[in-house]
Amino acid sequence: MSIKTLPAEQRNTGLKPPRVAQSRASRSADELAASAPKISVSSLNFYYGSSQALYDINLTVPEHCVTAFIGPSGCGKSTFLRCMNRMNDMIEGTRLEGDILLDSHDINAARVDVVSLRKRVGMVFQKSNPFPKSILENVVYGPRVAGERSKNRLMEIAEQCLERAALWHEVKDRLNDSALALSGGQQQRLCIARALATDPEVLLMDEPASALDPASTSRIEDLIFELKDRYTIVIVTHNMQQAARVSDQTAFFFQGELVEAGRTNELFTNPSKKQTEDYITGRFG
Ligand SMILES: Nc1ncnc2c1ncn2[C@@H]1O[C@H](COP(=O)(O)OP(=O)(O)OP(=O)(O)O)[C@@H](O)[C@H]1O
Repeated sequence: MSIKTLPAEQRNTGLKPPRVAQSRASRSADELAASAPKISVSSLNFYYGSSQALYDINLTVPEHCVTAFIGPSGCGKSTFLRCMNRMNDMIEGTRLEGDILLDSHDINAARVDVVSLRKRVGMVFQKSNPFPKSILENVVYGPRVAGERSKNRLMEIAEQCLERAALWHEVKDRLNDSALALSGGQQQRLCIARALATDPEVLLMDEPASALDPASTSRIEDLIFELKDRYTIVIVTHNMQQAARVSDQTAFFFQGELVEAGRTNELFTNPSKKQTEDYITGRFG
């Protein structure tokens, strides 16, 4: 039997997985197992025209946990993330098979109002994208569009969401300044505050810190950790150390397939599939 055909736990490849610096308490195995399934995906196939991007994906996203998607470029992480609030509906020629349940309800059912779905399942993108408006107007944009007119209520929402996004103390004296005058890290936290203002249950984050310097990245990671008590978070990241630091569950994708998902600490220290081990030990990707 060659070393390649041995089960992962019996292989001694000489390569070490990255050190998993889970500095703060991630959810324990028992907590993870006891968490209610917030999103359940089964037999999901996804196509851009005739090109299939996702193959038979099955995954449960536990409530009030952070789930990280890792894998090499082009493996389908962002596509899958966008399936969770139907952002792919905006791309012409896409097609989906299978089920995505949010709290046991099919998000792709004909009766589902996509605007309401995206309020419940908010999104933060790789590149911060504040509107060319004031800081305040950025945060209260969602509630305003939804019909909230009370200035007091809008101020209350702004303060609460900026607090939760760990930005309030930096901007409270200049709420009417342009959002575009903020630093990159502050703009990203503003976009998180804006996403929180619609009172979502799930927050999807597509490489939220990849354009930021180490200090701003660290603030976003702290924030993700704090937010999980209130929200269910799914994050796409290229950075395995980041996945290890912030997530409770990690899912590894390769060429459109979900190779393996499990508790982060276990996936990084004792992956059950060779492809996962090769990826986390830096053999490819
Ligand atoms: N709008 C699109 N139209 C057609 N094909 C697309 C589109 N977006 C993504 N794809 C294809 O789907 C596959 C998965 O892409 P996706 O962006 O989901 O991967 P990813 O793992 O998020 O990559 P990265 O880490 O580089 O962001 C790739 O082959 C990509 O070329």
